Amino acid sequence: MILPVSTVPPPSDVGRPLSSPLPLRSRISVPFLRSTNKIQSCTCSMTPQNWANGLSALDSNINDQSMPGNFGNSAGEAKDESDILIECRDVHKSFGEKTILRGVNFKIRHGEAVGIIGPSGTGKSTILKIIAGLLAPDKGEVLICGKRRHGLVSDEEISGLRIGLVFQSAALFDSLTVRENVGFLLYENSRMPEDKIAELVTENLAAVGLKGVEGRMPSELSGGMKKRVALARSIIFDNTKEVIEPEVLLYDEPTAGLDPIASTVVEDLIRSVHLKGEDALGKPGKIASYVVVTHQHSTIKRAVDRLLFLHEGKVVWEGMTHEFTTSENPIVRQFASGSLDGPIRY
Ligand SMILES: Nc1ncnc2c1ncn2[C@@H]1O[C@H](COP(=O)(O)OP(=O)(O)OP(=O)(O)O)[C@@H](O)[C@H]1O
Repeated sequence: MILPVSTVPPPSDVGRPLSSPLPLRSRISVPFLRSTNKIQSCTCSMTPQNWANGLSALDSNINDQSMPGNFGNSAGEAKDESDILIECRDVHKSFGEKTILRGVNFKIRHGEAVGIIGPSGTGKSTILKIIAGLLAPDKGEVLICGKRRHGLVSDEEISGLRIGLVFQSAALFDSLTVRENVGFLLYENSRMPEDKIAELVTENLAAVGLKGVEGRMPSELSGGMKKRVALARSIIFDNTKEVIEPEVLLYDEPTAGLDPIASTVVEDLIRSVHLKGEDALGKPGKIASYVVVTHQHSTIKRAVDRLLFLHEGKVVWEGMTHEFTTSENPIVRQFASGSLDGPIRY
């Protein structure tokens, strides 16, 4: 079956009053933010890298570069390209007169946990939206499993990989219950019976540590719970399908606004739903890789292995998380120390 696009409603749809008494399937018709296109086999079939090894798992892929546009390998190292799930090539984006992205280049490989950091307003969320197909680049291209994305989320030519975007705000429908929010994609786009969807919702809520909240409204949840509900919504999938495509999840500031302990819970959940290819219930996970935009040090340390530093529209540094604080790159040093002196001007 061809599913259009994702579970996660865009911010403009959040809180839209849905007063009709019709069942959920017929009540809602909105765009989604998960690309779930026609199933073909994706060539990206590398074994996921060993999450348990944490920072050391990707040590061989260190880059601390001052020249933008030449990332991905250590000097002279020929690297296998078959595990690249997402590639941004020379991506440019302006809003009106304002140029935000000026040639962004990076690759996300199968099994990677990548963080995107950088000063506010530098285009981190914009690049996630471009990867998710919510925005089109003005110039350059996004390749999904080696195939160029030509259009936006409804692009049927991209296949074999689902891309989910989890919004900073959690972006739950205020007028739907937790069950309806989490099962949204399945109620709308699958042929699964409603009781099976409800079971799956309960399972996925349990996977993010939530029990007995299915009937609650979003307004009855704390900020951390909302983020966990959004996480459950992003990992649920129709397990009756013969072929389940792997998924890359894009998290936009998943821990923003949370207290340190709630942040730790979310950071560990982000890891655990991907860890060793299994979810928290021990079932095979389908999250191939994930990308996290964040400003929080704890999230950088706990939830990602490799970092991309975006500044003035380009990736100006990339390296392993543990290199971030020891990098000699002046931009990184200033950002890591929070100093007002340095190349970053506010
Ligand atoms: N749809 C839009 N229309 C006009 N301007 C936009 C749009 N989306 C983003 N911008 C502008 O583009 C710039 C980059 O926004 P973006 O949200 O990508 O930055 P960011 O790096 O994620 O910032 P922060 O760290 O503060 O969340 C900002 O100046 C923002 O106002």
